[in-house]
Amino acid sequence: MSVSIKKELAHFMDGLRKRNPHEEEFHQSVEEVAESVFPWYLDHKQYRDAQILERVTEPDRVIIFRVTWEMDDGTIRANRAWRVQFNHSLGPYKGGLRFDPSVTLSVLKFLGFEQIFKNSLTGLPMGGGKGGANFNPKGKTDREVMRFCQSMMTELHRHIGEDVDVPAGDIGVGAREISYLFGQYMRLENRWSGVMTGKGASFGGSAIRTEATGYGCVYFCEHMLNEHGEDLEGKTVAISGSGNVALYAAQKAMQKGAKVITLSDSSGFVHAPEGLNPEQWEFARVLKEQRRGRLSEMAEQFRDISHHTGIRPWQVPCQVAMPCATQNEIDESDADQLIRQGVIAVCEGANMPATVPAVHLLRDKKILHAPGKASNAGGVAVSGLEQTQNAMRISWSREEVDERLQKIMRQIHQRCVAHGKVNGRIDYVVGANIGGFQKVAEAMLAYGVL
Ligand SMILES: NC(=O)C1=CN([C@@H]2O[C@H](COP(=O)(O)OP(=O)(O)OC[C@H]3O[C@@H](n4cnc5c(N)ncnc54)[C@H](O)[C@@H]3O)[C@@H](O)[C@H]2O)C=CC1
Ligand SMILES: O=C(O)CCC(=O)C(=O)O
Repeated sequence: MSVSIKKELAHFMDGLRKRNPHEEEFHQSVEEVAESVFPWYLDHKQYRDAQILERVTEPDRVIIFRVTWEMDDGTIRANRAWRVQFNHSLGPYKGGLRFDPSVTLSVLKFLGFEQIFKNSLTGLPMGGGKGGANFNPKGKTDREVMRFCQSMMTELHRHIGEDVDVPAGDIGVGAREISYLFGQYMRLENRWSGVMTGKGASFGGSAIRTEATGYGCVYFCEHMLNEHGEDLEGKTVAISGSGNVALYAAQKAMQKGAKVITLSDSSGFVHAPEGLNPEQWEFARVLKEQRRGRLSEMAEQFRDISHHTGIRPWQVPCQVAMPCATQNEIDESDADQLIRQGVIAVCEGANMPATVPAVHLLRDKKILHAPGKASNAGGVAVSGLEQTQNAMRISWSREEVDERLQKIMRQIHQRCVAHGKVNGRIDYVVGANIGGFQKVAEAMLAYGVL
């Protein structure tokens, strides 16, 4: 990047930081996109004259509201909730809801911003949004979670709709929460509509939505490896997380013949040096999806699995790393350790799991690096297919949805390759950012000054 482009980029980022103080995660996500697209953006006078980058980094609107609810013992609690409707140039706002004590406006703005370009990459008509609350579902009873969800939807329902904004799940929001939220929407609006995705199969949910993000991540990883003369079969894969994305990434990687050697949760990681077997994977699934327990139980149950408290899995040598837990879970020293231990590919299941210095190090050392907005787009893609099925009042089979998911992941990979050629190699971060940004910019330009 030339000195003058670097100066303009620094000027743009300074302005963004001043307009959005104390929003570090949001700054980080914008910086990653801006440093990829800036040279291209400055080359396209029509976008620059229309101030597309300045406009796309400002959400259309942010809704902030209080959620008051009652615990089983009668204690009254109040949480804060948000819906960030970031950009609907390509379709209704679309993106998950996150329930976690760490949720802030900054976190939801970074997620909503990423979602714009991810959704664009899927090729489906979806804009970008995200929402959530600083509510911790861990340790709450089903009834407490139900009352929280009902109270949250009592406000949220005014702002969403199948052609307006279609929420789904994310961290802390799975099948149980979606069902409570969707039920309350129906009660308030007195009509059934595909206003949320990730619904149960018996009430409008799509086949494969549960598995889609993890499966899609593995499909993308396979394309990326194949493009570089490698294959997933026989590779050692370290996965972080043990939630929705991690579990199904692990399952698909195992089906493809890879050796999945780690899973993690917020208390530490489990190490299976010989690779998880299907019985151990099923134990992890029931433990996390149904019993909501701790991964350390796996080490108590299986002799060939060890548990390591309070540390991330990146110290274990692996050929492929799949961060599938949360943002900034790979910092520069983790990336350095992964590289020194022979990693050839990092494929992101989580959103923005690598810090900016870690991303730069992976790029400088020419490690294949699939950014989440490309490699984890399978989840929202199947959500888009759920919307289509709901609108058509039909439901496709598992095979049909999986086939469409595979096709979408192949096309996203092709788009990254087409836009990511830098100095004789494919930079997937650049490819995903330009590939996603271009369509949004074209639409915004076409709409005139809005
Ligand atoms: N669910 C979906 O369809 C999609 C999710 N994502 C992203 O994937 C990531 C995981 O989401 P889900 O699997 O849906 O959530 P989940 O709630 O099912 O699982 C989250 C996992 O991350 C772990 N985790 C959370 N915070 C952590 C921390 N601070 N340190 C270590 N581990 C931590 C949890 O223990 C759990 O295993 C998030 O970044 C999310 O934004 C991305 C695309 C779609
Ligand atoms: O399925 C969806 O609408 C949202 C998925 C999501 O939150 C994400 O892609 O990060």
